[in-house]
Formats: sequence, structure tokens, C-alpha cells
Amino acid sequence: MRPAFITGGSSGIGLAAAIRLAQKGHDIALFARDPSKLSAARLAILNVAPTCDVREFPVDVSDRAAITAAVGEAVAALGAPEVAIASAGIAQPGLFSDQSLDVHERQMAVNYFGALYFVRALTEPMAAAGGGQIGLVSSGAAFFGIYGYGAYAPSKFALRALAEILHLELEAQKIGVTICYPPDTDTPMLEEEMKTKPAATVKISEGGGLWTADAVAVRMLKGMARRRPVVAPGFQMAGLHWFTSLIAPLLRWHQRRIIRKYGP
Ligand SMILES: NC(=O)C1=CN([C@@H]2O[C@H](COP(=O)(O)OP(=O)(O)OC[C@H]3O[C@@H](n4cnc5c(N)ncnc54)[C@H](OP(=O)(O)O)[C@@H]3O)[C@@H](O)[C@H]2O)C=CC1
Ligand SMILES: CCCCCCCCCCCCCCCC(=O)[C@@H](N)CO
Repeated sequence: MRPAFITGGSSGIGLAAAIRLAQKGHDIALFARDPSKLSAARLAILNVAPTCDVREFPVDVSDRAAITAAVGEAVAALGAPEVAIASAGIAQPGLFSDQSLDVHERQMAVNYFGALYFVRALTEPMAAAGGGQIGLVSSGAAFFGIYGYGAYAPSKFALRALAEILHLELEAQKIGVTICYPPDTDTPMLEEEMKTKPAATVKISEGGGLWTADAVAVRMLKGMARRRPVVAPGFQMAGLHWFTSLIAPLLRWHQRRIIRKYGP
């Protein structure tokens, strides 16, 4: 069985996916910045899959040369992946007038370009090895413009466009591309983001429900295995996925009610 590569594999949704993939028998390469979180994740994986070969790659996905080199090293060590997931991401909510251009650029650099560099480094080795599955973690915030996500959401919308195109273009190389749109998920990211999230943004997002990282990972991996273009966990994300354009005026009306009550 060929290995699985996961950016953001040291925490949250990425770690949950890594654990599930290790249990299935894949060796694992984890890509994230903090070496101590990486080694803790490695131990968590070995705890449930003692024979798994887990490699740690301490790297910032927004550093193009570094992530490209790290992917190359991982391919040299374990072979081309059968499964690759881009889950590394950061969320900085806030109102447009309060957020610096640096914040906007950083969101795009990590969430969008980080995933792009990772996928770009992998397509050739994966195609040469006979294909595989690529999963991109977007967000429910990619369906419509949610108040307070002016810096975060565009990076997730951008991933949506990339995934839809790659789904078509990489089919010929037997590489399936799946994009996942999770609602709020109980991870360190959500806890961190709650410290600064505008009250109205909290309320609007709550309408999407709260999932565990493991439940999101399981849905995503199942969709990837079936080569589905889209995984939208829960009835709210599924509804948004099918109807957003149609219900856009309703969603604006719904947000305005909440903003009047809680924001700014
Ligand atoms: N939690 C939620 O409510 C939702 C999350 N999502 C998306 O899911 C993905 C995973 O989020 P979640 O699991 O909650 O978050 P966590 O904060 O739990 O995990 C994020 C992971 O990404 C890594 N990471 C962050 N920045 C970088 C970077 N610059 N380079 C390399 N690795 C990085 C982190 O490690 P380190 O910091 O050490 O680099 C960590 O391993 C994100 O893309 C997020 O936007 C989507 C919808 C809802
Ligand atoms: C049938 C239609 C029903 C519509 C109900 C409206 C619900 C809107 C839910 C939006 C959820 C967005 C969550 C973003 C999470 C995220 O990416 C951050 N938490 C990252 O940390």
C-alpha cells in the first residue's frame, strides 16, 4: 500500500485523517511547522498503528521552496503517495476595516498557496505511480460571503476553484480530486479563533453545526475513496452546496438579522 501525505497532519482534521489512514495500513508523512506538535502526532499515530512508518517534515507550507523540497524528500523516503490531503490552514476572523493587508496576504499564502505548492509537487510523482487521491480542506465559509471572514474566506473560495478544475484535469492521470467543506469543527483552530471572532460571525457559523475532527476526516476519506468531487458534511453544508446561489438573498437577510443583534 502506498503512503499517505498530510499537510496540517499534526493537529485537528489533518491528524484525525492521518490516524484513520495509518489504521488502514498506509505509512504516513506529516507536514506542519511546529516540531513538538509533529512528534506528539507521530506518537498518537503509533499508539493506534504501531507498525506504521511515520515521517515528520517540519515545514511552512507557504514557503514554496521548503514545501517542494520536503515533498521531494518524502517521496524519496516512502514513495509517491496514494492519498494526499492538504489540511494545513489558519483562520483569522475580523472585520475588513480592522484587518491589515498583511493578514489578508498571510491567509492566502498559507491556505491557498500552501495547498497549491503541495499539490503541484505531488501530481507528477502520483501520476507516474499510477494515480491516487488528493483531498483539499476548504470550509463552509467558501459557499457564501459570511460577515467577519473577509480575510479567511477568499482563500477557501480560491481552493474551491482550484479543486473543481483539478478534478477535471487530473482525471486523465487517474488522480481523483475531492474538496471538503467542513462546518465549525472542534479543533485547536476553532478554540483559538473563538478568542477574536466577532459575535455575529460566531452566531452565523453556529447555524452550520459543530463536528468532531474525526467525523469530518471519516466523511472526507470516504468521499475521496469514491472519487467524489465534493464532500459537504451535514445537512447544512449539503444544502448550501446545492442551493447557495439560489438562496443568496435569503442568506443575506438571515445574516442582517444576526448582525443587527450581535455585531459589530
Ligand atoms: N476547525 C474548523 O472549524 C474548521 C477548519 N477548517 C479547515 O480545516 C483545516 C484544518 O483545520 P483544523 O484541523 O481545525 O486546525 P488545527 O489548528 O487543529 O490544525 C492546523 C494544522 O495546520 C498546520 N499549519 C498551520 N499553518 C501552517 C503552515 N503555515 N505551514 C504548515 N502547516 C501549518 C498546523 O501545524 P503548525 O501550526 O505546527 O504549523 C496544524 O497541523 C484548515 O485548513 C481549516 O481552515 C474548515 C472548516 C472548519
Ligand atoms: C440549507 C441552508 C442552511 C443554511 C444555514 C446557514 C449556516 C451557515 C453556516 C456556515 C458555516 C461556516 C463555518 C466556517 C468554519 C470555519 O472555516 C472556521 N471555523 C475555521 O476555523
